[in-house]
Amino acid sequence: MTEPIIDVRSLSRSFGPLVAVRDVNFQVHQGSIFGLLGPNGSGKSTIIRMLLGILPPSSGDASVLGLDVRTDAEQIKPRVGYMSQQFSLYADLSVQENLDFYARIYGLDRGQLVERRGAVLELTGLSDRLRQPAATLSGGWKQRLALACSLIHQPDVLFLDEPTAGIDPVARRHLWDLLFELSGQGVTLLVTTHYMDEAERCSDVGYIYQSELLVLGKPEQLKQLPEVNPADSRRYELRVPSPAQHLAALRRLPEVRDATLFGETIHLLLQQTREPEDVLRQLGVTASAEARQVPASLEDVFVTLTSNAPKVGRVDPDREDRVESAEEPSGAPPLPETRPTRPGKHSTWTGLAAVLIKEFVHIRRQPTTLFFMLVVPVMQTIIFGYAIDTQIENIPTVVFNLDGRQQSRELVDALVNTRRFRLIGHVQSEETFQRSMSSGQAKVGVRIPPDYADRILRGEQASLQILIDGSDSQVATTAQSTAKLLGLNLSIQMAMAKGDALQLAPARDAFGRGTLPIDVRTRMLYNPDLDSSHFFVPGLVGIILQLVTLFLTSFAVVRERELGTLEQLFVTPVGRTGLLLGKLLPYALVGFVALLTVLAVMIEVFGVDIRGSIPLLLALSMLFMVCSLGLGLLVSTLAKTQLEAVQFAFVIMLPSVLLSGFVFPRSEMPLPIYLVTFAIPATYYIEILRGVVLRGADFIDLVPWVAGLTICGAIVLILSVLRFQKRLGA
Ligand SMILES: Nc1ncnc2c1ncn2[C@@H]1O[C@H](COP(=O)(O)OP(=O)(O)OP(=O)(O)O)[C@@H](O)[C@H]1O
Repeated sequence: MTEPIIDVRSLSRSFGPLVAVRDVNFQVHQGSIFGLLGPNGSGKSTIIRMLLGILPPSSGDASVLGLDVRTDAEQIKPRVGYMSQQFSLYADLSVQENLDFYARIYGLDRGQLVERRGAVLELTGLSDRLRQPAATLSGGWKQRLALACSLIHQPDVLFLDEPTAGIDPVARRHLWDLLFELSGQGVTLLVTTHYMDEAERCSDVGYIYQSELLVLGKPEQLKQLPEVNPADSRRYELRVPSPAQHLAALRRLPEVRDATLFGETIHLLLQQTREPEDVLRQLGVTASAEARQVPASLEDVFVTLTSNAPKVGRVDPDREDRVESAEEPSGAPPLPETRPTRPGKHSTWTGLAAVLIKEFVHIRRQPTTLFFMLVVPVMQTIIFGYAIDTQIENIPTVVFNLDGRQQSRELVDALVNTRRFRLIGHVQSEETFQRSMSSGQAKVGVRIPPDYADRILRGEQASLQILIDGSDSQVATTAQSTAKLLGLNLSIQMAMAKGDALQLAPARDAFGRGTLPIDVRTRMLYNPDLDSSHFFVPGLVGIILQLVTLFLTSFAVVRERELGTLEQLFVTPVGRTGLLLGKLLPYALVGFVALLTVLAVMIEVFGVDIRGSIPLLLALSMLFMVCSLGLGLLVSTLAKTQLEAVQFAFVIMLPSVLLSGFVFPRSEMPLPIYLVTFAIPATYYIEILRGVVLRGADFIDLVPWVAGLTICGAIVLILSVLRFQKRLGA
């Protein structure tokens, strides 16, 4: 006998305390169809994933095509095909696009692609549906497409995980016809199924129950097992009216070894000393009942073994009456050393072009992605650029002027002229004055005492009361400092008018007039009008760029994980670098276009010109984008669902907005938080943006920020690439 194509030896896999597969042994030879049966959760898919090299075994060994699943997984992948349990092809891609994608992933050149595509289309009968999006295919056709994709590279071994689940009997039969055809061509198949009729068609069957392989052998041999056919019993099929009603009564009879419902009939295992007619008589259904002796079916085998499982345990492979494992079918042609279309060498870059093309098709097919990447950033820049204004002006102010003379009116004018206060009205009573403050209508209340003008005129100090609503601390501080400054200025003016006439004025100007001794002259650089949009909009560019790239990248990967297509990709020879770059580059490109658009909005809508070098800004923006894409990738390695991805992305976005210096000055933060800001990539990029855009900073000015961003980017990228394994998590 030749070497087995699949060789499983004491294979086990645990997930924490749960043992999903326990000490499983079996062999599959070339050209056979090996059926792995068992109830839900018994460990079938886990076995397949270990054999595909995408899930490391906890213990034991397994080889496929003579290659070790632990160490040679990447050599196994080009030679096997996999049809996973759920439909895991790209729904928005057409039949042809799906096929071409997998062909490219497996490294088929143009000629091989056309040839193989023709062959699998003919085999699966999909030729008429080439342009149909996969999403719109019916269940049976989807399964055919999945089969076609798994065969495009002409694999030697095909793993099919419940390929016929949820499809109608005719489609099931067609699919099985295809499997027989493949088996006839020498392809080795491992199929999991719940259907007994499918099990009957397999050349060999293994029954797995509660993670253990209970029995293994050819269907006909299994039906002869002594456990299934005790020497002192016979098996009958009883046809009785309302069989379900009699089942419990039958099982209570001492001579009945087993009774199971089979559709409209009951399968009865009866002591051979008793006749079925006796039993029927006991049930009182002799008139309309029929009984005939039948051989055990596969279902009988599995029902019996399952019910005996705690006693029987796993069938000992060394037992004398053990059923031999799958033998090599005589008719199968020998496997050629190298299949004609087998692609050449697979490198870490393999599949880059295929993934790139696919991602661009996804982006093109999903207008929401383009909307999110190109239109939303523009809207956000405009809305936030206008909305975030730190200059506090027009604070609603109410005046209770108990004096009313010219001096008091001049004082109110001076207040309004600062532009910080907006007069919303004069009140005439203390009650209305208090009410306008307590209702929140006015944030500032000015009470001018009745003797204000008298005191000024008499040269006495006049008091003025200004009430400020402290609930908004920023508004309150502005109102307070403006009011105090105004009082000081007015006092100095009055004092200087009097000081001018004195012999000894504090100081005199060039014209000999009395003035203040020190004249402080300030000049605003870079933003002379102190326009807050000049400060915020460049920072906004950074925040929006991160938002777009982080969310879309993490979603692009997590969505594939949720759909099952990532598992499908892991099974192909696509290189890790090829897969990563293929996923990231399209989003980097669209992110770059988004950056250019947002910069254009900054210049055109907000009039913020770029004073420094635009090429330098773009180059450093790309550095930041690498970092942001890396963060997206990191999120995708942490999140299993799209919801989790959103949550992780927010965890990253919030500090980027609040602690990066975008809104609040970092220098004002407490020391521990200030130190944390150095771990946020956006901190560096916002400094770079403000430097280049507002101050015209050159590379030398920016070296510390560029260094910080480079270090952050390298750490994020290394972490995410290390975490992004081409296999399933534990
Ligand atoms: N990644 C995982 N983490 C934790 N538990 C897992 C994981 N994968 C599988 N399991 C558990 O291992 C057991 C076997 O699962 P498996 O998918 O292999 O069963 P199955 O026989 O293929 O079932 P079904 O027919 O329903 O697909 C189940 O209890 C399942 O919950």
